[in-house]
Amino acid sequence: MRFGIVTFPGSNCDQDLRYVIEDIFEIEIDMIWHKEKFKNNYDAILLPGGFSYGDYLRSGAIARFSPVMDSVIEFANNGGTVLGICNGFQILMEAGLLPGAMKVNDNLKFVCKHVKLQVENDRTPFTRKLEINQILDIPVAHQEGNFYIDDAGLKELKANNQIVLKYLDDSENPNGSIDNIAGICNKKRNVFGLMPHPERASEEILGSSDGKKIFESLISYLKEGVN
Ligand SMILES: NC(=O)CC[C@H](N)C(=O)O
Repeated sequence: MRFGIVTFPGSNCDQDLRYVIEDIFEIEIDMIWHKEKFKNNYDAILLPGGFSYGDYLRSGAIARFSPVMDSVIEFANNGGTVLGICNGFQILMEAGLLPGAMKVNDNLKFVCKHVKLQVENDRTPFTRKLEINQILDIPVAHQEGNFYIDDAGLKELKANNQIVLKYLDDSENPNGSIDNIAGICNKKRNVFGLMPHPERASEEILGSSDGKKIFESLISYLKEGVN
């Protein structure tokens, strides 16, 4: 099994993600520089958190045009599993692989803290080792994490069961996201983006290992091939 982790100028969680995938799960990885294109020979492509292009214009709006994104889009369209964490999620939305957009947090501040999440859909490649309504403790760290989608889009997300993770309640919602949405998938379920950082909660020494279950889900899906 081999994963690709894409690094953009300004990514800052790529090495944390590499550590979890390579050192904890012992899965081979390639670090893919954003100027490269890749062939469809990966089991999963991961887009890490960070401040690609300094978050100029809007988070992810410039990274979306990096050459590697042609390969990411092709990979996703061919059914490849793609995980976007925080800035990675922002880039996936800008690239049109996930619906919606991010606004600046409603308190206009960068927020960095542990939050409680609730699993809304456990039938995805990224959550199959979790249970519906399970509560997770995973940190967030962002300034543009206020997920927005119009009424029609929200209805569609709900109708297709694309809301995968929610902040547990309004008091756990760190940014003002509509409907407390913390993570969504595409209709086909092979692309998943979330604002919390599972790679920062993959060992007990970090205060929580709940994030590890996201990677365990993905790896088990790739081995077993069913949701
Ligand atoms: N850790 C991250 O990926 C968050 C950074 C992100 N660009 C922001 O909204 O602030």
